[in-house]
Amino acid sequence: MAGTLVKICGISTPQTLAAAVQAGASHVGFVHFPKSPRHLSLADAAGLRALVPAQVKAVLLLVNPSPDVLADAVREVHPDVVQFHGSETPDALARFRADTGLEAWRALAVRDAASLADAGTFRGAADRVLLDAPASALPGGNGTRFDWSLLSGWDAPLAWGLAGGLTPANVAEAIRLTGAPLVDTSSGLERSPGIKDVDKIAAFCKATRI
Ligand SMILES: O=C(O)c1ccccc1N[C@@H]1O[C@H](COP(=O)(O)O)[C@@H](O)[C@H]1O
Repeated sequence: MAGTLVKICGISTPQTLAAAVQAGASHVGFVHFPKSPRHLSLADAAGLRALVPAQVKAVLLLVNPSPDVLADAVREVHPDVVQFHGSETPDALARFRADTGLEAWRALAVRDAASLADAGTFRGAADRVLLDAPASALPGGNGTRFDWSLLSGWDAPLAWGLAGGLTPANVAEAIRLTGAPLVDTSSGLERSPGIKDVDKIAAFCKATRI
């Protein structure tokens, strides 16, 4: 769909960052979660963040950060958006937004139709919910998708995005079926865990322009 926003997550090098920007990504994501193959220290995330041009938003992904980690991350990396990918509460997100003025996104695991009802609890607290497959080895970034047909007729209570198992081969179908205003991908663009492939980044962004 024209105007679909595209987030490329798990960027770890200047080359793959440049590829995402060149391909027209609206958002690039940096992961600060030590168990992930995409984990970056805050210093490394800050170094890459400094290379993000103004027209692209920098997203920092955290999982249930302690108050200290969250404060350090915001101070060092200066993200435009923090993507909370754990079990953070609506209250915690609302506090974060009030304290920092930054955008707060919250990942939501979609298991069944009832899961979607949780999105409403983030209205007024988060700027966007990211609908993702349920956690397996990691809380996200597992390359698995949920049943997109669950979104048929869903009346989104706030801005949202689709994540989980998106690849250059399936993203156009995902957009057609769900009408997602933003698509978010990570492991589907890798050539090995944690290493993005510049050709897959380009192919993914191209495939979103349907
Ligand atoms: O990418 C990770 O390593 C990661 C770790 C912990 C939480 C979330 C993570 N990634 C996010 O998960 C979704 C789906 O990723 P994928 O496309 O299925 O690999 C996406 O929002 C990633 O940013």
